[in-house]
Amino acid sequence: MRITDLSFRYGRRAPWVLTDVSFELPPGTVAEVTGGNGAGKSTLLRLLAGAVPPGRGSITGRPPVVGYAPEIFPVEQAFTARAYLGHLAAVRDRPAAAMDLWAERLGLTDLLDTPLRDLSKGSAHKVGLVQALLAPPGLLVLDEPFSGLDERTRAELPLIAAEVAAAGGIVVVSDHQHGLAGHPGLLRLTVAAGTVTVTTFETGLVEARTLEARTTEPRTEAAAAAGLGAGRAAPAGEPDGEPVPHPRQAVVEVLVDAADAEAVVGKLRADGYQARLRAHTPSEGAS
Ligand SMILES: Nc1ncnc2c1ncn2[C@@H]1O[C@H](COP(=O)(O)OP(=O)(O)OP(=O)(O)O)[C@@H](O)[C@H]1O
Repeated sequence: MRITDLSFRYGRRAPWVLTDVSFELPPGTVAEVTGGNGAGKSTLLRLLAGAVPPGRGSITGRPPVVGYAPEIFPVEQAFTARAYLGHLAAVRDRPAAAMDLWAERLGLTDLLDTPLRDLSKGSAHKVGLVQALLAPPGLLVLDEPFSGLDERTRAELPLIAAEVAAAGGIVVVSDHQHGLAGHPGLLRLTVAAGTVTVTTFETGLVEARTLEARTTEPRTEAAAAAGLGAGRAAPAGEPDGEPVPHPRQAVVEVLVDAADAEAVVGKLRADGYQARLRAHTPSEGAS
């Protein structure tokens, strides 16, 4: 996807928010958009998602399926979450099961029958995320998705971003909290004074070396398809205890803060993965 000489303002007499911005987002990119309040992050995201047309310049190569979750989900609608998401699933030619799977993954299942206007801010935000993910997106644009989310759901977002990217999609997330900071190869788009500066991070805290077991479908489906579901017998270990993966399994190495290690292992196990803590030397982190 290519952004060329893009300029935008909200009215003919309004000040320019972006001026002559050019950059590329190759397939598989995960990008975080940062910048001060009012810098133009949400505006850039609306433009990338196609929610507003460019004033000048062009955006080409946008993938056909775009999932976009604006910063504020409009709750003033006379539907339950289930009716709203079910309708969108039908419009996008997706089965209702897609809604159920994403609702489960984002911790929304128990609230699906709640009217939208009665949802808390964080839960309404989750409805916005589920609708963006209903159809596997070639471009996923999330405006401040970490804001107001509970810890469990926050932990899912970097995984979802990595899965969309591993399937060849582009992920663009505005985020004051650097929630995707660990993603290897992360692009940072810094918006300031009408320009966008692009920085690439070659490695991050989380090194996902093998992601072929992932798809853009929720983990439960992906894990089942890859034979990684809960209850699958662990392969026999070698004498030193190193697990031997089944041919349809893959090993994903995840490097995390030491303080989070046990919690991450516990979470992976709770999700049905075989996970273990292993000794780590600092030099490994640079690989
Ligand atoms: N719908 C709109 N109509 C007119 N001006 C707007 C509109 N939306 C945003 N703006 C203006 O465009 C500029 C950029 O706003 P934008 O919301 O993109 O910034 P932001 O970086 O996302 O800010 P924040 O971090 O506070 O969410 C601001 O000056 C804002 O007042």
